Amino acid sequence: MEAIFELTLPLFMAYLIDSGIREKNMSVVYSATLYMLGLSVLGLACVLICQYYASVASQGFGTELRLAVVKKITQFSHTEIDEFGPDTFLTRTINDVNQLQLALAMLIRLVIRAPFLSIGSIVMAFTINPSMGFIFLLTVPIFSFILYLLMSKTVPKYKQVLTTIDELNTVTSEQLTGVKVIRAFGNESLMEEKSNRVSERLADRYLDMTKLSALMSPLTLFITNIIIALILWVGDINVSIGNLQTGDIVALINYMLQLLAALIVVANLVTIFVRAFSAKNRVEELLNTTPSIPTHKANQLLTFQADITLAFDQVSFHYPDTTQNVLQNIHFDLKKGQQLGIVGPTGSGKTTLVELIQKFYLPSTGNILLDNQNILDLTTGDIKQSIRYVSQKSVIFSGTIKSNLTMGFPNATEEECWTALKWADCLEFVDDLNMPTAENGTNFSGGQRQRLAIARALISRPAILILDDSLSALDYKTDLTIRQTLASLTFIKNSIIISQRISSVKESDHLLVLNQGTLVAQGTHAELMDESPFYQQIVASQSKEEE
Ligand SMILES: Nc1ncnc2c1ncn2[C@@H]1O[C@H](COP(=O)(O)OP(=O)(O)OP(=O)(O)O)[C@@H](O)[C@H]1O
Repeated sequence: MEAIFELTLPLFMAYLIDSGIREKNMSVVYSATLYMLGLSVLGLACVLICQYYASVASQGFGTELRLAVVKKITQFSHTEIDEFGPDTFLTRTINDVNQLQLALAMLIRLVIRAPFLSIGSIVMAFTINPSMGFIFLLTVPIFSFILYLLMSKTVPKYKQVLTTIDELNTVTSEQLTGVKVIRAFGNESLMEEKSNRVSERLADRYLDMTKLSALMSPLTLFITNIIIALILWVGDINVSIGNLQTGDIVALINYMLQLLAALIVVANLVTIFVRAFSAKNRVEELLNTTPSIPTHKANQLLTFQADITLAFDQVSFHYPDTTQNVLQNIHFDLKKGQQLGIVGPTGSGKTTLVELIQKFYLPSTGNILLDNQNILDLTTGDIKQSIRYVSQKSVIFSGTIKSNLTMGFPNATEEECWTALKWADCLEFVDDLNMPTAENGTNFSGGQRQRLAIARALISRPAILILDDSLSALDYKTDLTIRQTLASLTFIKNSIIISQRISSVKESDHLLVLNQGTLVAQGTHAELMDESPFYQQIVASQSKEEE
């Protein structure tokens, strides 16, 4: 509608000039002016309506797409998270979805309007004067050729820009999360340099791309002026032989301006769609990736009736991006009621082992049995219901103590929250469940964060509790108190404790000693002290440190 009104205006303009101003007929001048004003107001109303619905639709689309992307990311297993990397998730969720959202808004707003105006202007020019129509027709291929030249150069450059945005995200998020460490090491200038290098690379690539697209405006202006000169020249001849009137020339210039404006819009649309196409490929790649370990709701509640709760049968594992095994032929059984301790030097594979129990990754060879069932036959939901994992880094989210505690157990009552806090020895620093928690839990100390993370794991009364070096920031007394409490909780069938401190695991019923991915010894502390020189060495080195 808007385009139709726009195309009609120059005709009224010609009528106003030729029949009104030149003939000194004021009633024509008034009526033509009124018609033009009316058409403009109607056009404006159409613009507003179209703009409004384009915004509603594109914002809605963007929101839904962003949700779909985020949902997909949360379904990924650790393999896909490692493969993509968190920074590209950020660019795809924000930058790429924004590009697609913009493209949709433009699609609704301009994709019909711009070509309609272009074709309409040419048709109107033909109706006024056929020779003029041919000048209009000539404009399109010239303009398209320039557009093609520019596009063929800028599209590959835009892909480079996107990759550099990923890099910038990596550097920025690394620096923001590690800001305190950077400051503590006086490393600011080095980090600044690193960030500047990527920012400059991004700026260069952007400039490289925009330098070419910036040619668009001056080139268009140049063509416009030449064509207007041509219209005036051919128009002058036609007016002198009586084929055209002055008002027609004004209308033709108006149509030419409309045609060029529409062609520029088409050019911008092409740029936006080319960018959106790259964004679409990246978002689609993410949405089309099938999680290697699908997340499914719980099918069954593991009852742990059998004597053996957990068994590793000759399990070896290498990470998807490498071929070297980080765990080699691991074989052990864990009986119901036993506490398992895992010790070993850093990088020996302790975390990897407990990640395999939770099906974060699948073993490369061998089998893992949980409650007598191969974990391949269990859903991620079944496993999550029975196992709670407190990772090395205690992740606390912004919100309140309560929102953190109940995030994996939404139906928990206040009483259950307080009980879990008591078990994890949190009562000395929590006196209100609505106490705010800052992003990353920065308003709590490292030890407090660890205790909150333990409380969060305990609230759902898991059958198996895994603490991955989660007592490391606690003093010996608190460490002992929490371990004693855990031992008294009857719902825990097994607890698995990874620790660098022998004192935290030596009372375990069974101990695994790992070194470079191999299970070098297993047994009780007393057995290992008798039989394992490697374990004796660890104990000896820690005793010296403690002394
Ligand atoms: N996502 C990953 N991709 C590739 N290799 C990894 C990945 N995570 C860990 N590794 C490698 O696997 C090996 C075992 O790592 P793991 O984190 O299991 O050791 P760890 O014994 O828990 O160490 P620490 O005591 O320092 O936490 C290391 O050599 C590590 O470099």
